[in-house]
Amino acid sequence: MAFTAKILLLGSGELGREFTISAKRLGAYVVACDAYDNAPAMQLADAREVFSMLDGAALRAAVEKHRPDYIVPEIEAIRTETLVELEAEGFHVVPSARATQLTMNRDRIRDLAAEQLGLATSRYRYAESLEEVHAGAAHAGFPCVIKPVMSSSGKGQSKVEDAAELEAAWDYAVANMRGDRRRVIVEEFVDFDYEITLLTVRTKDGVLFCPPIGHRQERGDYMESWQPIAMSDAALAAAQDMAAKVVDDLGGQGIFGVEFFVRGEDVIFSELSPRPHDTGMVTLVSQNLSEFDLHARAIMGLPIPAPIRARPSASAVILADRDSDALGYEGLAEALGVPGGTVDLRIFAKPTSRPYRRMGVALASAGDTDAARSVAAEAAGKVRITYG
Ligand SMILES: Nc1ncnc2c1ncn2[C@@H]1O[C@H](COP(=O)(O)OP(=O)(O)OP(=O)(O)O)[C@@H](O)[C@H]1O
Ligand SMILES: NCC(=O)N[C@@H]1O[C@H](COP(=O)([O-])[O-])[C@@H](O)[C@H]1O
Ligand SMILES: [Mg+2]
Repeated sequence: MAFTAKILLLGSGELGREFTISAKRLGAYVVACDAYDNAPAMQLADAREVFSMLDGAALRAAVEKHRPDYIVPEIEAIRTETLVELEAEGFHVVPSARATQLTMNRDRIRDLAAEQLGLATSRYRYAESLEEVHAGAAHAGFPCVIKPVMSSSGKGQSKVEDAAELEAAWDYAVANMRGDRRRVIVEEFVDFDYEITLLTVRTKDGVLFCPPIGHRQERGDYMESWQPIAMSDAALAAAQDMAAKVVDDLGGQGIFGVEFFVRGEDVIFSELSPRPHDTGMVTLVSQNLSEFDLHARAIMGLPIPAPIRARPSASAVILADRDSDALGYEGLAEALGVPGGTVDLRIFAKPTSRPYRRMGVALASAGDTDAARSVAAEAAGKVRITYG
């Protein structure tokens, strides 16, 4: 078979599905991997492998079987020690094995950002017992946020108003953490004016930025995003400066979703993904090259025309509300017909649902971001999931 590059995708959800489309358009052969069969990206890829990304032996076996040009992580929870070994053996891990290792652990990326690079962050402390949680809260102050050091999409995260709630928050974090490190970050609750994702592309020729994306989260999970979000020149420059510092330290080529809180003129670094970001799905309609196209180009060393611009657009999520394995969708015509903007949909075709699982996203472009947000939200609301 003739192809431009062979990619092993570790994680095959909605972000991997769109990345697979972008990579295949450039002639790549994509092997999609995830812990369950028929995952969104597998449905479009050239080949699939079903195994837990946390299983180092299975991960190594898949790499040795396919011998990819690029190993592209799509989720956070991966046996990253195996990626470090594979990189040392000459395999190319995107953006770098170290980046995947540091960002999988909140404490490691926070230590890098706050202590080594001197970026502004919230006040924080780590805790490995209820006693340490109390000490951490005394340092961070109330309200504070408690999160497992290993988790994503808000899992195990809670906001704590006073000392009486700390035990429940610790128990909740431990019960919902991923991996085997009973460790949490206790951090100051930032009463931000808004929060952003700054998509930052590290290419072989330097660092490029997408216009900033605003987003709104519930339960620590994203509900809607919009681009561009208005920011002062000074705040944007501060965010770009911090993002460049952290991606240059992490190294490699690809897109990063760098998350910041903005309060007045203060820009506070939160965390980052060394891969496309869920809030960045808006770029599927806002930018001429989406975050997935940019990731594919950066990885493959292909040119990216600058500057990257965005027309006012928004995304709104479509969530399931129960467990089911007999899913259907209704209301697509109504959703696509919402007036006031140009609407598009992405239905991820996940084989099963659970409460709050993200099953699709509505995308809209309009005259301004407020209009795009309301069109996207209305369109998302028109899609009805049927549960068989
Ligand atoms: N210290 C904080 N102060 C205020 N809000 C916070 C704080 N930490 C987290 N949040 C809120 O919770 C959201 C999720 O937090 P965070 O990004 O740290 O979690 P996550 O589980 O890694 O999520 P994801 O993997 O989806 O990015 C943030 O986008 C923000 O809205
Ligand atoms: N915030 C990270 C994120 O959005 N990741 C995206 O969600 C998928 C998992 O979804 P699932 O939990 O429904 O399987 C991942 O595979 C990735 O595409
Ligand atoms: Mg986040």
